[in-house]
Amino acid sequence: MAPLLGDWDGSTPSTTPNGPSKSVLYVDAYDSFSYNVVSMLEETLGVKVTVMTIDSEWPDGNMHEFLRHYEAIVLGPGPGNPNLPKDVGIMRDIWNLQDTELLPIFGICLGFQSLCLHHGVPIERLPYPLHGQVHRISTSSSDIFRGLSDIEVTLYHSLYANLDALSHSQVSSVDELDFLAWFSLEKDSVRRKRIPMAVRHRQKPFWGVQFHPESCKSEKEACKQLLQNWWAMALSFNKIIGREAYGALPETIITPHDETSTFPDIAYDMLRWSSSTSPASAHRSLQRGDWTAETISEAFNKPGSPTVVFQSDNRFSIVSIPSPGSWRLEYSVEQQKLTLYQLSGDCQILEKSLTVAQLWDALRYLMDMKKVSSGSIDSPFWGGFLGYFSYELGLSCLPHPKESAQTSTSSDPPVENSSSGPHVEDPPDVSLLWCERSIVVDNKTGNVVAQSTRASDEFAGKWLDETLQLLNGQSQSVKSTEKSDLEFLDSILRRGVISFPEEMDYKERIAACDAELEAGESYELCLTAETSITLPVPAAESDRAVFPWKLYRRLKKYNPARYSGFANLGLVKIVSSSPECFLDWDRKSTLEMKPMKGTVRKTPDMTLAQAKEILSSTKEMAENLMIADLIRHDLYGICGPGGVHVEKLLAVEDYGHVYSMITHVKGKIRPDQPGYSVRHIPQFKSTNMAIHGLTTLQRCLPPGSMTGAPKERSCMHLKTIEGRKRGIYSGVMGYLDLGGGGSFAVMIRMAFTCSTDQEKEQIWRIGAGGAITTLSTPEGEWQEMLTKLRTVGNIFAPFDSQ
Ligand SMILES: C=C(O[C@@H]1C=C(C(=O)O)C=C[C@H]1O)C(=O)O
Ligand SMILES: NC(=O)CC[C@H](N)C(=O)O
Repeated sequence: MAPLLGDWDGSTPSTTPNGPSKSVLYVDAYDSFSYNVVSMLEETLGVKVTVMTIDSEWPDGNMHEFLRHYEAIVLGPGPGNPNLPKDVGIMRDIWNLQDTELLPIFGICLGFQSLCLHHGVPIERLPYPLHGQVHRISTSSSDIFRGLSDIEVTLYHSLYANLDALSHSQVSSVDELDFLAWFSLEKDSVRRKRIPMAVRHRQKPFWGVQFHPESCKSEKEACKQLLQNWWAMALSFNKIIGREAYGALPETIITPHDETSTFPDIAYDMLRWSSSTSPASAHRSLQRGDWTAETISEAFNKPGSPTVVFQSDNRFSIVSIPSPGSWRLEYSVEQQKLTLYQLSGDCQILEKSLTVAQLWDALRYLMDMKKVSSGSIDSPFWGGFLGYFSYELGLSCLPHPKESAQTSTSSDPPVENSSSGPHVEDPPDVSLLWCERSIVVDNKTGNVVAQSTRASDEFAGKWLDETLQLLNGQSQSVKSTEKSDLEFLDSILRRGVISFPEEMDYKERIAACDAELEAGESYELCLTAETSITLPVPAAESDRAVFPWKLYRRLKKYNPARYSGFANLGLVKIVSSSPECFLDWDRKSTLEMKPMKGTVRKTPDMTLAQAKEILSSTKEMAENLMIADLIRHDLYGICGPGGVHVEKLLAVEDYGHVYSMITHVKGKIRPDQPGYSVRHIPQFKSTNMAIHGLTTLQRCLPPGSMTGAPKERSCMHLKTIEGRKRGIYSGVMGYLDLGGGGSFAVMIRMAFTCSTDQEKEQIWRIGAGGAITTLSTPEGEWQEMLTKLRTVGNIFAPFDSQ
């Protein structure tokens, strides 16, 4: 049969001086790489893309009419299996278009598999999954591969189009397909298997690729060429049949999730409670002398009082200082309740029912209304919030927050949801302290800035002068207290009862993760387990109050870390030695994310060079690459095409007790060019970076390095496999600066407690884990979890037992 398709006729420019003239529909299967594809399409082809999620309804129930708006469709990658209708959703409708309704289609990975399946090719499991692996594939050098022979691409699949499994009856429909690229998979030391990597339909304008052209490790220029080749053929098809698209609808994203929420009244109460916060931050500077952030906190914060100390990227330590205008907030996802606590005067408490979306709206409103426009140029924080967001808060921000984990197609039974440790109280999901006064130490220059947004603090002889005077004196930290601190801590720790994760149990959970990876449900799962330490509560009130702080000081000494922190917020105490940046943003336009993945324990014989060698294995590189691509997607969702840049990819660095692999991705906020996940948020037009920072948190939590990819599906499975709430572990801690900036660390290598039973015992919880990929070994992962656990767990061992 003569092909209907035209041949390459040179590329037709799609962008006019007035912007993109052509439009493409992208069908999003809730993958964590979707916005990488969309951005690549917009950047490479100069087209306008509409994103439609697989569970959407066709507008007006009329697919054909709707598709007339578009030049072509791209079917994206995603978790799951194309044999399951729910995993491909509306992709299935598209294959049933009548011949007169045809338009060009390009499937990527899941989209490719869906195309093959519809034409009779069984989609089955690979002998072993290929997630995050970079391989050379051979091509036909024709059609979409014109000018491209072998290319190196990233693979993210565990299923494949098995041409060998075709029955006789299927062969004729498969005849309509022409396979254009192959990967030779090693089955064992002698046998190899050819896996189809690209396809085109002989009569219809359908193409597909099994690999991920948008991955940052796929050959960039070759993949751009591939898309351009496809686009030229797609336009040529439309021209030949005289098909003219109407142009995209105004909606840029079509999804069943309605995010509209009414503005919460409590935002006005928050504003009222912040009335003493002025739009200027007055400040005084001095050189730190003997002072450290810790001794400053001891001098200004009474033991047990609401306090946060947070160090950002090894550079700035921010210490909250109480003021008559201090208040704090707590939010519970389960109860959908916000509680405000005034910390001085008549100590009012206000409670309000609030959805998670309303909470973000309230925070954005307050940060915008209380914007501070001047302050010390040497300080990244002028006033605002210090505190944390939990992992479960992050889960509640995902598109399907209520859905519980679905069982996979795998035959393995889900792991029993047993929690062997003691019963623990859930901490609030958000806890933030409103700070008008703070002291910031620049650990690099030694500069100390005392600052306040309370207008009266600047008057002669008032708080700023008093503070300067105090700081100009000697630091009160005296070395001789170290010994008594040690004895004090040990007297409590000696009576501690530790509950470790069970090795067998952890390894069973690893097997459960493997089953999901093999089923195509996830590409990587960050499995974690909890260790808890039950400690007696000191009898004296003063000892009770000071214990968490002294524990923090011990941790800070034992495991100094770039993003360490301490928080005492209501019942919650946090001691953190986090090495990992989740999100930092400045006051102008830059967002930065630095996911870590790949960890090697530091021992006397482990050098950085050796660690680099270990971490350059396919397993470790794949682990990090998957998260690097996920973070790019998260940031493209905010910053849009052209707005994201990978600064560092898979770099190995020294982090004290471990070597880690890190990737550094930067994004630029351009209010006139928002990314897909924020286009409908009206505040996105704002020039206030505090708004963009909050929106980025809302869209990008929980941290991808703690979930795996694709994020949402992986979280659902982890919920079943882990069978517990992670709480503050895997969440983020940091500050929201009224000047516009912000900095948040991933909550790892930390311990927290939320004990209501203050009189009897305190239960400290430490999470630890690691990314499970198809190349993981149960023993290796168990050891990796223990390595991470030790970085903080060791401070709970009495010193005399070490
Ligand atoms: C899960 C933890 O760490 C995460 C997992 C890492 C890994 O798999 O190598 C590295 C850093 C973190 O993103 C932990 O510390 O508990
Ligand atoms: N990246 C993808 O689209 C993966 C498709 C499918 N879930 C697989 O694992 O094979």
